[in-house]
Amino acid sequence: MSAATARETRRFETEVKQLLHLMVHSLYSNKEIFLRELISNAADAADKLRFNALSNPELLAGDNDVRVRLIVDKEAGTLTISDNGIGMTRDEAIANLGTIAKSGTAEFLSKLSGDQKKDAQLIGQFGVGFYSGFIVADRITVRSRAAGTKPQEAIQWESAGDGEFTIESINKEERGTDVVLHLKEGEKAFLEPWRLRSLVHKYSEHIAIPVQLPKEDDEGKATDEFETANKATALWTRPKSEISDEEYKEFYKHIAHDFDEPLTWAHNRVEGKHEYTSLFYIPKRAPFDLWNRDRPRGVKLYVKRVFIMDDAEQFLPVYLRFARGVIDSNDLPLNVSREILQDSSVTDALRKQSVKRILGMLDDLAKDEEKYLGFWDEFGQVLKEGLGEDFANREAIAKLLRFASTHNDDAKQSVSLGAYVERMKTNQTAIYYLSAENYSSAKHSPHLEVFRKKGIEVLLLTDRIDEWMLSYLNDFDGKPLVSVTRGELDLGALETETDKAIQKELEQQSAGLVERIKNALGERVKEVRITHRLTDSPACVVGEKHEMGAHMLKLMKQTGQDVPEFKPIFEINPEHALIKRLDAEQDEARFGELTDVLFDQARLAESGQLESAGSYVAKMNKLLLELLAK
Ligand SMILES: Nc1ncnc2c1ncn2[C@@H]1O[C@H](COP(=O)(O)OP(=O)(O)OP(=O)(O)O)[C@@H](O)[C@H]1O
Repeated sequence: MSAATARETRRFETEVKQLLHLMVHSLYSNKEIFLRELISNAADAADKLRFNALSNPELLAGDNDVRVRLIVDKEAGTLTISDNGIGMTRDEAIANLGTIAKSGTAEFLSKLSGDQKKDAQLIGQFGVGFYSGFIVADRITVRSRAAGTKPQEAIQWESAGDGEFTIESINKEERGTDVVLHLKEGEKAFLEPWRLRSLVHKYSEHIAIPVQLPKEDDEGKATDEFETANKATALWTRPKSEISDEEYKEFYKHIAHDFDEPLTWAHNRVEGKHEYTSLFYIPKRAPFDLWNRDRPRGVKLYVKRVFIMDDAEQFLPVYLRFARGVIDSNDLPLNVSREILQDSSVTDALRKQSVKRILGMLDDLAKDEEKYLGFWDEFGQVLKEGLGEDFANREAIAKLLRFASTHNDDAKQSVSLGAYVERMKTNQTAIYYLSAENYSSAKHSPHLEVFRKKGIEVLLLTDRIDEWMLSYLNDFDGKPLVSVTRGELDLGALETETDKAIQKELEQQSAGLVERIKNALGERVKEVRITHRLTDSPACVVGEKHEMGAHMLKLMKQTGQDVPEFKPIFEINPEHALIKRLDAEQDEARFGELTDVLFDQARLAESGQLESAGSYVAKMNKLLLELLAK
């Protein structure tokens, strides 16, 4: 026996073992989805064959009608999902059915809790697939012959899902793949044709390939003939008015291999300069590898109903990588490749319209606040990337943003810029925001004091991407976005003449104190001045108007970048008891120490860290001791 025909036993990759275990245990209450998954794989294999046959018609070898068949053997207790699609070679079977190609899988699996309910949700983020067969089968045999190879080059893969699989060469007359499920004792109901028929209706009605079951004779016995059990018209080719929500949802699960329903979808047929149909979906939950910017993404591309490729990323920008769906173009050539797509004016036009369509769909979704906030929690941070990536749609994206805000006084990001603008005070001209490391430091920032006093809303920005995003978002609806921690606070017309007069007077009265503090802090500050923003705190630090905030600098430092030294402006509140006490201090050494402590505290409140926490603690302790000694 040659090496190629020998039966070989191999171990699964550790990740496969874990995934298998998880799948079997957590999806048990939804076990019938295995059929959708295996039929989806068979349909994909048929699509791939049809596509490859465009350039190499010999692959079809006269057998042009691709289909999937469900074959039951009650005696053997097997259900076979048989396709005449592209098939797999030995190497492909080993790679596809023995390893998981998604990067980050190990990390994802390590997050699982062991709680089956929770994990069943998480598996939806991963995508269900071939291994779901093991939910109902205690052994799976895959027989496959790749299109264009000889019958004796076929292979048989077999596993009991326990950590090992065997692979050997066999003879297979027909091209394509048979997945034979040896059903577990309790799962024999899947051998009933009526049950299979109803599952095909439920799950696979509108995939583009016929799913066939044996015809039954008058006595209900299976014959050798097959009949098609589903409609087998690609869903997107049917008129919208005839498609039910249920059908849209099932189709999504089929294309996305998702276990959850989609959040929303948009189906459009476009005629005119470009003729195409698009059907886009927004998933309910983010996939586990959403942050891997290299993960496969994009839509399934069809040209005149013929499948061309999965993950056609040319039609969607990276920041819309969460959208799934189908584009079926009448304008592109059938032999279109990724390279041609790259430079095609049709791609450009379709991409532009697709982006508009998806942003429009999100805008519609936003009318249902609860649903939209669900979307925002999962994908909001990705959408923010769009402000930098897609200048043309900046406004549409800005409308979709949601923030935490002093108006709601909770950490939930639920306030839109539109809602903020509507609530703006009569004389308010700017949209105020504060960016900080987390919600708690934002909420307690002394910079908010004057805004609270005057009842002016401030947006609280705490996502890592926010500072970057703000460099692309200068205004909204004609109102500038203004940081409350940078530059001289100018509340414009929100301040009354009396406010201004009081400020002026305070400035004059405190000139001496400001000078003393400046001397005490020396090079550590850029400037010392009287504050306009504090009511309850003694002091705070601020940055220059166009300078990066302390928070941004900290983030840059964490990523190992060279950052300019941040020399803050120190603002004091002369009406605060501590500042009054400081002003009265005659002993210059002690004045210096007190100033240091106030300055360090202000920095702490700003960025949560100090250059020398040790020296701050030592000074604090000294003060405490003095206090206690009195
Ligand atoms: N019937 C089939 N014919 C040909 N190849 C198949 C068939 N079933 C599975 N495969 C191959 O095995 C691979 C793994 O299948 P599996 O269902 O586990 O994952 P997937 O479909 O790639 O991903 P996911 O289900 O997570 O979206 C497929 O990508 C495909 O290459």
